[in-house]
Amino acid sequence: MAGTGVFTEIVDGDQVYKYYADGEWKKSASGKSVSIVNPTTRKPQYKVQGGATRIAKLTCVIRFHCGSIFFIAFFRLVDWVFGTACTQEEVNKVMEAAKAAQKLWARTPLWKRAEHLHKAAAILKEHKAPIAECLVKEIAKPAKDAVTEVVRSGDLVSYTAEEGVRILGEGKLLVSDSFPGNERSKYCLSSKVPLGVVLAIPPFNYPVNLAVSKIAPALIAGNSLVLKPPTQGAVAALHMIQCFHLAGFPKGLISCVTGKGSEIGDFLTMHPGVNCISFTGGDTGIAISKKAGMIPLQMELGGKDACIVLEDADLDLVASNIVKGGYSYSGQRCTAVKVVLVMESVADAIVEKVKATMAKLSVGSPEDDCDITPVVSESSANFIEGLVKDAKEKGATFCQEYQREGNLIWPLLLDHVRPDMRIAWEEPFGPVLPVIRISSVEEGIHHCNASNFGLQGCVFTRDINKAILISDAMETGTVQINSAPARGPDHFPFQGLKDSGIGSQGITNSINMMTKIKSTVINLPSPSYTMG
Ligand SMILES: NC(=O)c1ccc[n+]([C@@H]2O[C@H](COP(=O)([O-])OP(=O)(O)OC[C@H]3O[C@@H](n4cnc5c(N)ncnc54)[C@H](O)[C@@H]3O)[C@@H](O)[C@H]2O)c1
Repeated sequence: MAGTGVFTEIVDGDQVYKYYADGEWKKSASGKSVSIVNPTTRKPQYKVQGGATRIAKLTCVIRFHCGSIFFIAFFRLVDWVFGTACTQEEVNKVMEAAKAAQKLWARTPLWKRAEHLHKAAAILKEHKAPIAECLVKEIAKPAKDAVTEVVRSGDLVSYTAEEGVRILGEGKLLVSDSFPGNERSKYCLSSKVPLGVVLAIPPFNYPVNLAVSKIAPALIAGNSLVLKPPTQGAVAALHMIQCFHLAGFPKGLISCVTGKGSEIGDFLTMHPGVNCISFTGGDTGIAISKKAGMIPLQMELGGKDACIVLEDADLDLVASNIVKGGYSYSGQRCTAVKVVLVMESVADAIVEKVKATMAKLSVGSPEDDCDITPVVSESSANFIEGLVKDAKEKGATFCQEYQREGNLIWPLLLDHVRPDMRIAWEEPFGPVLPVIRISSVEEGIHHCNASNFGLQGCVFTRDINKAILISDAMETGTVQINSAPARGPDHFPFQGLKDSGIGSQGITNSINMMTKIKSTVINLPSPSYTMG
């Protein structure tokens, strides 16, 4: 059970989950806590340590805009007098510890770093049940999927350890005489070295998996890691961090600070101690990338993944992929199918088949492992409802009746959607899927490319040549042929174009992204060509 057994030390007597710093579980001196509301019951489920106060936020904003020591000192004094903002100090301490621990960690042999990660992966998998329980209660993830997320995370950590040993164990040797005018008198040795302190910010929908996909590459590459989990999902993430703690990583190397992103986010992302930010989430990532300093950024943001269906497609395959791709975890996946662009001649058949498959989806609680569970928050449900109402007013055809109870929204397919409807472009992050009927493939590609997002897309056809041409024309980070978009397997490259992100994820790319190249040049007194 969550917060018991090996997890007892992560929660205090008042049932507030602690934050993790310097190898210990601590209570924030702010005395504040943030409630995590169970999306199903809509009642507070857990509490985590609170974030910075307004004054801390203001200090941070002033620090960014004015850079004035005077103002910082003034607001710190106000904080101290009124005893309000200590989280800022706690974050500062976390950053200092992370910096110190990283220096030693970078000198720890690669095989030993890998050993630690393998150990953490095994502990994580051993404790999948209590972590999955948190996912069910915090983000209403169906019970089986919650377990899968934890197991997949353990596998990702192990794979990253192995991949890191392989790719970081190799460097490059260059000789100078390939560039005009040079003799072979210089040898350049280059290898990959860590960046320093990596700040990881995952979203609510995969708070464990999208945290370890940042933590493991950072650590294997010799960085230290500060995690800021999403509020919904924070308790699952804290349990996951305890698994890393139990694996015996050095003190200060890994930290986890909680609090509302809107409150402590700026202070963290603009902190001078951070050398790299790996963020997954929505538009917040665009704002962060504008504010962050000159440090490497990995941004995995929203998507409006299009599913283009041609006349010759296997319609049963299309229907099952649309339902799986559009409605799994109630559509709250970055790679969910978010708009269907179907050729008019097969549109009626597809809509009928999708409706028939949707009718089999169970709707209810995550504990009962239902297919469709409540969306993460009331505000999220209200946003989805806004898109549905807009589509109704503008004449979309409702294939089912719109139903909502609290945060639970019944799966809905909207046919005859037109480009003037918000649902044609916006990411609902809920179980509502628009169908746009197209009269040519070009029209489908045009709609896909007119989106400000460019995460993934998919195309269904039996003609592989056409599929390749369409894939080349779609401005998205990945195109799936004859399958719904998906992140994974986790070693595949994963990236978004345009507002969907910068940089590329996937195990190998993440390890590389969290390193920089270091060269040493050996200058010989005379050119050296051949032996003998
Ligand atoms: N491309 C991908 O790989 C991928 C994967 C999963 C989810 N997503 C996207 O994530 C979104 C849903 O997740 P969400 O609602 O948790 O996203 P979000 O942007 O609201 O939050 C993401 C994270 O940012 C934190 N945060 C909020 N304000 C912050 C600030 N000012 N500074 C720093 N951090 C801050 C949040 O606490 C959370 O941890 C969707 O748009 C979805 O498409 C993308």
